Amino acid sequence: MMSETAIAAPSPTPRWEADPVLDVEHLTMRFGGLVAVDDLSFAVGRGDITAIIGPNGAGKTTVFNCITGFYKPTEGRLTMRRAEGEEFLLERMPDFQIAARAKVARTFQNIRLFGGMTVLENLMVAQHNPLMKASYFTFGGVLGLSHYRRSEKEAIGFATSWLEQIRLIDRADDPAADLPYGAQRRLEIARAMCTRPEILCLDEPAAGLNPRESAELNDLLRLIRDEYQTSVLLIEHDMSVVMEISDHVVVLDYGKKIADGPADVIRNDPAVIAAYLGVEDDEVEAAEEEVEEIKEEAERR
Ligand SMILES: Nc1ncnc2c1ncn2[C@@H]1O[C@H](COP(=O)(O)OP(=O)(O)OP(=O)(O)O)[C@@H](O)[C@H]1O
Repeated sequence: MMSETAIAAPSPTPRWEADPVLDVEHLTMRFGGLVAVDDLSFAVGRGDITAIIGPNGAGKTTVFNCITGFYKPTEGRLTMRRAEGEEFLLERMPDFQIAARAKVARTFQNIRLFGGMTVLENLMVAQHNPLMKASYFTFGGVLGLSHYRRSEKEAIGFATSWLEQIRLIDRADDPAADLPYGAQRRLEIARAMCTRPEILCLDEPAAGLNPRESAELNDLLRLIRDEYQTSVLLIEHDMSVVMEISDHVVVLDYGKKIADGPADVIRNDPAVIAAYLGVEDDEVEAAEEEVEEIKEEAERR
C-alpha cells in the first residue's frame, strides 16, 4: 500500500557541484588597501553557461583576470579540470599556458581583433600554436611538408566552418575593422573558439548590441554549449541575455558572493534585487515590484 505522505523526489545535484570544470576556492584579490574580490568560492559546471553578475565595481572583471592569468590572486586556488582528466592550478601558471595547456580562452569588454588582418586571418592566427607544431617550428612550412600542408588545410576548414556559423563567410577576405560592431563581436567569439577551449570566458559580450544582435548572441552561445560541449563563463549586464541562456548564475556585490544558483531562482532573490537596484533592506519589496513591472514590460515587447 502506498504511504499517504508522498516523499519528495531528491532534487538532482547541479552540474557545477557534480562535475565542475573550474573550481574557484577562497579567491581574494587586493589592490593596496582595496579588496576587489573577497574570499570568493564558486564552481563552473562542465558544459554549463555560467554568468557572473553584479553592480559596477563588484569585482567581476577582476575574477576573470585572475582566472585567465592577467592577475596573480592575492590568495585562493583556481582548479581547472580538463575533460580528459588533467588538472591545472591556474593561479600558478603564466597566462599563455592557461590559454594553451589549460584551454581557457577569453574575450574582452572592448573588442580586440586584429583590425588590419582579414576576417579569415583572424581565425587562422588563433590556430597558430598547433600550426607551429605541425610545421616543426617553421621548417616544415618552408619546405612544404605534407604533414604541415594537411594541418594548414584543416585549420582553414575549421576557420571556414566558423565563418559559416557566424554568417561572415562572404566577408572572409575583408579587413576585420570594416565589419559592423555586432559582427566584430561574433568574430571575436569565433576567434576564441578556434583555440578549441574547454572554457570560454566572455567579458560583457552583449555590450553595445541591439536586441536582434543580442538574440543572435544567445543562439551562438547555446550552439557553443550544445554542439561544441564548451563551458561558457560570462560577465554580463544585459539581463535578457543572462536570464534567457544561463544554467547557473553567480552574483557578486563589493567583491563578495551574495547569491549562487539557477537563473530562475536568482531572478527572484531579494538580496540580488536589492544589490542591483542599490536599495536598503526595507526597500526590497518596492524594488521587487519594480522588477516585476520591468519583466512584464519586457515580455509584452
Ligand atoms: N588594477 C587595478 N588596480 C586598482 N584597483 C582596481 C584594479 N582593477 C580593478 N580595481 C578595482 O577593483 C574593484 C572591482 O573592479 P572590477 O573591474 O573587477 O569590477 P566589475 O564588477 O568588473 O565592474 P564593471 O561592471 O564596472 O566592469 C573596483 O573598485 C576597481 O576600481
